[in-house]
Formats: sequence, C-alpha cells, structure tokens
Amino acid sequence: MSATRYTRDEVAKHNTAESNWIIIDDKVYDVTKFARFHPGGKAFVDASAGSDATKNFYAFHRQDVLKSMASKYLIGTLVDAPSAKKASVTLKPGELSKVPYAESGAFQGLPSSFYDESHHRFRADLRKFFDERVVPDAAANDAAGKPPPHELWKEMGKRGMLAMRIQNGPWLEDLVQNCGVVLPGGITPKQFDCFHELIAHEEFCRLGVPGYCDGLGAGFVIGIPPVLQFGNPELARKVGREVLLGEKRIALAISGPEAGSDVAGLTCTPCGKFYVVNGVKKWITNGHFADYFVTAVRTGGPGVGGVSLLLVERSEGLETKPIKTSYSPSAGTAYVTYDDVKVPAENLLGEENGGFKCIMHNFNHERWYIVAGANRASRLVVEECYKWANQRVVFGNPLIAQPVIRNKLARITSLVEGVHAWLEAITYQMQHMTHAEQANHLAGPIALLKLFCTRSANVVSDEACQIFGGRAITQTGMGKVVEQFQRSAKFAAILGGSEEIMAELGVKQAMRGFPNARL
Ligand code: HEM
Repeated sequence: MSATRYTRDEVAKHNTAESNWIIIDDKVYDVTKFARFHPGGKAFVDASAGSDATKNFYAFHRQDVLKSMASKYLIGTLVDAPSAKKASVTLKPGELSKVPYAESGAFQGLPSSFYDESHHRFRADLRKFFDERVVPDAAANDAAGKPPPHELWKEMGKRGMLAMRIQNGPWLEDLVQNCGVVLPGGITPKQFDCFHELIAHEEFCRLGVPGYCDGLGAGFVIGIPPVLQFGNPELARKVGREVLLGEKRIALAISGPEAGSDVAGLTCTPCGKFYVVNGVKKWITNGHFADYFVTAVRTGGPGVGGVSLLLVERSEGLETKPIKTSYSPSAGTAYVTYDDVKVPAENLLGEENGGFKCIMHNFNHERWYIVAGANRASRLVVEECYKWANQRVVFGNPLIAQPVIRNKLARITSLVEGVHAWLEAITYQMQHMTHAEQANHLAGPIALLKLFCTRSANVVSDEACQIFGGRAITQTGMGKVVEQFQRSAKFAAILGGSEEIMAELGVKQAMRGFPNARL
C-alpha cells in the first residue's frame, strides 16, 4: 500500500475527468483511468471527482470491492482521516463481527455456561484461517463452479479442521499422536467436545456461498462416520486417515433417482471375494470429485432388512456426472452410476443386510450438523440485513428508520436466536448422553429443531429479499448473499429428512412415552 499522505484540499484539486481522485474511508484513489471501465458507468465516477465519495460508495458497493477491484488505484491515505468512531469498520482476519446478532450471544460478550476459553480460542483460530485462506478462494471458485482445491483440503486436514466435524473418537487421538495433526486453537483431543464441533460447522457454513461451503465437506461429514464406526479396523484406520487428512475425498451415496432416500434400486451380488454392484445414485454431494462412495446396496430381500452398506472406491465401472442444482457446481453434486463395479468383500460396513442400522446410526448427528450450518447461514443473512438497513438511505433516511423494516429485522432475529438457543440446549444434552440415550431421547427433538430451523430459514430468506428489494435478485453486488440464500435455503429442508418426515418423527417420538394424561 502506498505510504503517501494527502490532505483533503490536495485531493479536491483533482476534480475533473482528466485527473480524478476520490476519497473512500481514509484512503485516496486515482480513478481517472478506471472511470471508463467502472461497471456502474463512467458518469458516477466522474461526478465524484475530487470529493469524499465514501457515503455514495457504500450506497452501491460491498466493502469487498475495495479489496478486489479498487486496491490497484490506491495512491495514498488521508492526513486527516475520519475518527475511529466515524470510520467504516473493517475486520482484521479472525476478528468477530460486532453487528447486532451477527455472532451468537456468547461470542458477542454475553455470559454462557456452554463455552470456555478454549472455545473462543478455537473459533478465533478457525475464523482467521477462513478469512485469510478460504474466503478469497470461495468467492472465485463458487462463481466459476469449481470445487475447493485439493491443496486446501490437505491443508485443512493437517490442521485438524476436517476431523473437527465428525464427533470425537479414537481417530482424533490417532491423527494428533501419529499423523502430526495440530488441532485449531491448540486444543487437545480430550478437550474437544460437541461445542467445539458446533463451532466448526458454523465456521464452515458462514461464507455466503452455500455451494462452495457444501463442496468443502458436506460429503465427508456424513460419509466417513460409517467407515470409522462399522468398517473393519484396518479399513477404518487407512481410509479414516486418508479422508481426515484431506488426501482422499468421500461421499455418502444413499438416495436414488427412482425413490428418494429409499435404497431399493441398487443391486449387489456376492461373487467370491467381491460384491458386484449395479445401479444408480442421485443427489450425491461431493460425488463428482469423491474417491470413495459409502453406498447403500440391496443384498437381501425387500425392505430395510435387505440393505447393506459398502465402501466403494472410484474404480472401473463407476462413473460420476455433475447434476446442475440451484447452487454452485462447487458442491460436486453428482449422479453416480455403477456398472459391474467389483468391491472387495472386506469393504462391507457392518453386517450383510445390516446396512440400514448403520445408516440410522448417524442420522441424529447429520441432522444436528445440518441445523448448525443452516442456521449459521441464516445468521449471516440477518447480519447482511442489519448492515444494509443501516447504510441504505431512502428519502433522506436510512432504511432502519422505517418501523416496517425494524419489524422484519425483529422477526428474523428472533427466529435465528430461537433456533440457536434450542440448538445449544440439544448440543449440551448430546454432550452428556451416550449414543444410545441420544437415539432414544434426542431423535424427536433434533427432528423438530431441524423443522423449526428450515421453516425459519424460509422466513429469513423471504424477509431479507423484501428488505433488499431488487438487489436480492442479482447475483453480484449488495444483495449477493441474500440472492444465494434464497436459492439454497431449501436444500436443508429436504436433505437429511424432509420437513414432513421431521414433523412426523418428532411428534411420534414424543407420543412414545405418553402418560395416560387427560384434560
Ligand atoms: C474505486 C472506486 C470504485 C470501484 C472499484 C467501483 C466498482 C463497482 C463495481 C464492481 C460495481 C458493480 C457492482 C454490482 O455488481 O452490483 C459498481 C457499481 C456501481 N457503482 Fe461503483 N465503483 C467505484 C466507485 C464508485 C463511485 C465513486 C460511485 C459514485 C456514486 C459509484 C457508483 C456506482 C453505481 C451507481 C453502481 C451501480 C450499482 C447498482 O447496479 O446497484 N462507484 N461499482
């Protein structure tokens, strides 16, 4: 950055199209050459020549434009910069937002018994890594429809950021002891609890580019647990290390085109030391770039008792085709075809015809993680709405001066905070229950929470669009996060169990222990 310092009077002398300097925040830009390339038109830039354009700039641009586009026109800073109070806030990498409700209460200074110092350290470390390393990559690759680069996966694997997302278990100790992994914030495997994991899911899902966020791991979070829990020890160790170090990528392949998540369609015949698999899977997140596919196959008769789970390596006969979805191809959503794929018998996960039990084993965790990510994405939209309502001036007043806008903000804030409070309560319960107790007592509440979360996201999306107006339907500029959100909020309402199934499960589970109570 240029170290030259200018007074406002010096800038004011460059007030023509031939020599056009402008001030944005405390910085001076020479935009003479840029004006004719300006995406918003030359006239706007020319009209700002020699002036402090800060207010007008923020009426039409996101702050990131300064970094991505304006930095090459930067010529210096102001001698008499605005006081810290008046200056636009720019966060340093790792710093948390102070915009109301942009972070959960505990991370905006409110007391909470769920988090200790290690959680704060853990989040700060993840946030810094994401700000520095992932955010720039996310924007570029999401727009280009490319998956997150493999190098980034490996880097995250080495930093324990992948292992952080699949619950604690012996694999964590193994990675730290034997593979040189150092966990974020310097925490130890013993310290790692469900709240650290909650934070990890939130940090992965707050980038405002949902396709890329899912590209960064929606496959392995649900794909690797069955291998670690039900694979033979040698397989679990080998594949667990490969995946959690980011060297190989894995996807969970359950749903098929003919019947949603009913796995009936995929045939599998034992053949000596192999199974031979034939059929098709659809909507497989990360499938397009995965090396492994944890695949539900039919080895027995009809119904759930005839289903097995196999770890299938990408090999002869297995092909993947990208599926175009509402969000970016960065997620690698795929159609997977199996054509006489030979799978070694030792790749069976759990028992033959016992696959359904293995699939069910992780459903609560999967739904809990979906809520953590989906509500974090909603929270980001709430932050966008507060910022926009505060900076957008209409008829001389900021939008937030309108009661109707404050009403919308109140509605979306309370929904996101409501989901979060329930999520933290359930996370605490998970932390203090065995897996069997969780299955028994939490399946219903987690299902209802997921329903509440995705219904709320629908309202958040709807209200955010109304607050942003036309900007909510353009893929670049001020409303880009809201626009992405309204195209992707539905994903969480369908995958991991649709809202209707969640409602059914929640109430049915509540009725199981119903006393003979009467009015
Ligand atoms: C270095 C300075 C500037 C840079 C790098 C810049 C960059 C951009 C970019 C990237 C866009 C497209 C945003 C989108 O996709 O929606 C844009 C739009 C626009 N810019 Fe600038 N700009 C600068 C200065 C200014 C100034 C000083 C004004 C004066 C008011 C201005 C007014 C506008 C307007 C009116 C739009 C159209 C916004 C819309 O469609 O909603 N820009 N600018």
